[in-house]
Formats: sequence, structure tokens, C-alpha cells
Amino acid sequence: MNSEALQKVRRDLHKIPELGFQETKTQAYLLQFIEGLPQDYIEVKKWRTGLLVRVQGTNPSKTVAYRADIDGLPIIEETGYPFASTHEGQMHACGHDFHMTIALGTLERLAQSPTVENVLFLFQPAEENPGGALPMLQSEEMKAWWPDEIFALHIAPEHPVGTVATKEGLLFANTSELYIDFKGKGGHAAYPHLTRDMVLAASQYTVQAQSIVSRAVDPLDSAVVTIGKITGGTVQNGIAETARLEGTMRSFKADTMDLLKKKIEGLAKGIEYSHECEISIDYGSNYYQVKNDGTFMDPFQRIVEDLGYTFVESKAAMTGEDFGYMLKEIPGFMFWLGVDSDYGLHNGSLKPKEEALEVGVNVVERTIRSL
Ligand SMILES: CC(=O)N[C@@H](CCC[C@H](N)C(=O)O)C(=O)O
Repeated sequence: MNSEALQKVRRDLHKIPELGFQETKTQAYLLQFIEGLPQDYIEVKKWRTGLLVRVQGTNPSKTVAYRADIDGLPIIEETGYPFASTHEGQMHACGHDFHMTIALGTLERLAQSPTVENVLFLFQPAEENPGGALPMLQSEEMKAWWPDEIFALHIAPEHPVGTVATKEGLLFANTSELYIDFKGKGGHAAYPHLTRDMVLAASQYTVQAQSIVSRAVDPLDSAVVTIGKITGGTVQNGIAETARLEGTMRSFKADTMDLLKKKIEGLAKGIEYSHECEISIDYGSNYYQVKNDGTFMDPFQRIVEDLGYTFVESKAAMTGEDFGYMLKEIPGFMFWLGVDSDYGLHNGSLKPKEEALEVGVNVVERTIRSL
């Protein structure tokens, strides 16, 4: 695909973002594209709403895998693009439209001219929620085509196009989602003394949760507690009987995540006592940290620089990625691909520069052919 064709595929995919394990239109689009490629070396398996595509090598001694995540986010798009999401309230706000397009662009090149080794393309559902990597890894389809090495990329709005960034060891944090339900006693707004107001309890919980990192975590360590969504109550002149907080926690160390959970639960006990309410906590999906195998770093840096792009040593980030589960089992690495957007990931105005698509395909193809 030339850059225009890559742009078209990205725009087609951008229009149809779907949430985790609902990626049926996306899967159909990917399948249709793959059916249009030379079929001599290709085998395809469906796995739930994802796909595994194997390109047979010419004289294989191993299988090299490349993973692209395919789900969108429940975010309202505000880009003003003429090719904006046609799915109301859903958007590719984390660049998975880019990740898929780069995988398809690379797959096309491999299908036309295979390399020595087998190559496995994983189109993985549900990266954002509830996590597709772990069940995909455990699937029979994956076990039958188990790779020896694996890598993946993520778009990086803060880096210019033509820049690739990564590091040895820890790249992304451990994560745990956080869902907290409050149950009190509702009633008339004019009679608060007869009620147990859960808007107030959830608000105080939110404020107090912000002191967990500053007062319980070693200042030389790092962690995040974010409440991203608050809901509660039903009417403006009523006292809320229930409320719900939704958030996420991040840590570089596994022990620190245990500490965050202990503090989250302790805080709940205090709020239950002071507000005479019941609180239940659900940790939802938890993702394992992304830890890069250092042996890939020097060769990868050479690949990037030989292509004329800029390699940057990155810092670890508090983002999470269920690709961490794949790297726990299979040697490999992840890297950031510069896409230069004024708005960041998970922002309704994210506008990655499409020139980065070709950079991505060049880097991924060369890496596959060199591993
Ligand atoms: C790269 C990226 O943005 N990944 C997501 C992963 C979400 C994990 C989980 N659903 C959570 O919210 O904890 C991120 O938010 O970092």
C-alpha cells in the first residue's frame, strides 16, 4: 500500500470504532482486506472478534509475531474529521486504527514477499477493556501457532513523526481498574437529616483517595490513583441513594499495587463509618506491566536508524497495556511510534499525523525481516 492507500484504510477503520469484544465490523473489514491479498502463504483463524493471520516462511526455523490491538474507547469524538466515528460515543482515541493499518500494510508486504521465518499477525480485541491479550494467549488457536518472539507498537502523540522510542526493561505500569459502589438512603432534598447522601460520600471518597499516593507511597516510588467517572443520584431536588466511582490505579511495582488496594479498602471502611453507608469495591481488569527484553534493544535501534528514523531512549510510562501478558510468556518488546498530535491519548481531539503510518510499516516490516 502506498501512503494514500494506508490513509484510506486508517480512515475506514477510524469510522467504525467498537468496544472490547464487540469488534464485529472491524473483524469483517480486516477479513475483507486480507482476502484481497495474495493467498499463497497466508492462513487465517478467527478468535472471538479478533484474528490470527500466519504468513508461511520460505524456510522457517521460528515464528515471529506482531500484535495490533483493534478496539475503540467510549469517548465522544471531537476531531471534526470528515471521516469521524459513525458510532456515537465511541472513538479510536488510543490509535488502534493506526495499529491495525500498520499491521495490514506490513501483512500486505509479507504476503507479496514472505520472509524466511513464519510471521504471525495478531489482531487482538479488547485491549482497553476488559483485556483480550490474556485469553487470546490461552486460546487453542494461539497455542497451535505459538510464536518464539513478539513485538508491538503504540502511537505516541508527544513524539514527532519519524521518531521511535523505547527502553530496556519496564516500559508500561501495572494497572488495576477500580469500580466503587456506594449505597445509602435517598430522600427529599429538603430533609437531608433523614437520608444518607451518597453524592457527598462519593465526593469525599474521591478527595481522600488523592492523598493515598502522596501519603502512603514512598516518594521515590511512583503510582497513580485516578477517578475518571462519577455517577450518582437521579434528580436535582433529591438526595442520592446510590453513587458510583470508576477509575484506575497504576504502579511500577507489584507491591505498590497491593498497597494501593489496601488503602482503597481502608478508606472505604472510614467512609462507610462516617456516612453510615455500604461500599463495595470491584477491581475489574488488572494488567501486568510491559517489560521489554533488553536483548532486542540494540538491534532494534540499528533497524530504526538504518531506515533513517530517529531512535529515542524513552522513560517508563504510567499507561497500561495487556500486551504485558504476552511479553511475560514470549520474549519481545514494545515501542512508541511518534505521531505528533496536540491532543493526547484518550482525548476526543486526538489527531495523529497519517505520515506516521508509512514509518510504522517500514519499521515493523524491517524488524520482522531482521529478527
Ligand atoms: C495505552 C493505554 O492507554 N492503555 C490503557 C489500558 C487500560 C487498562 C484498564 N482498562 C484500566 O483502565 O486500568 C490505559 O488506560 O493505560
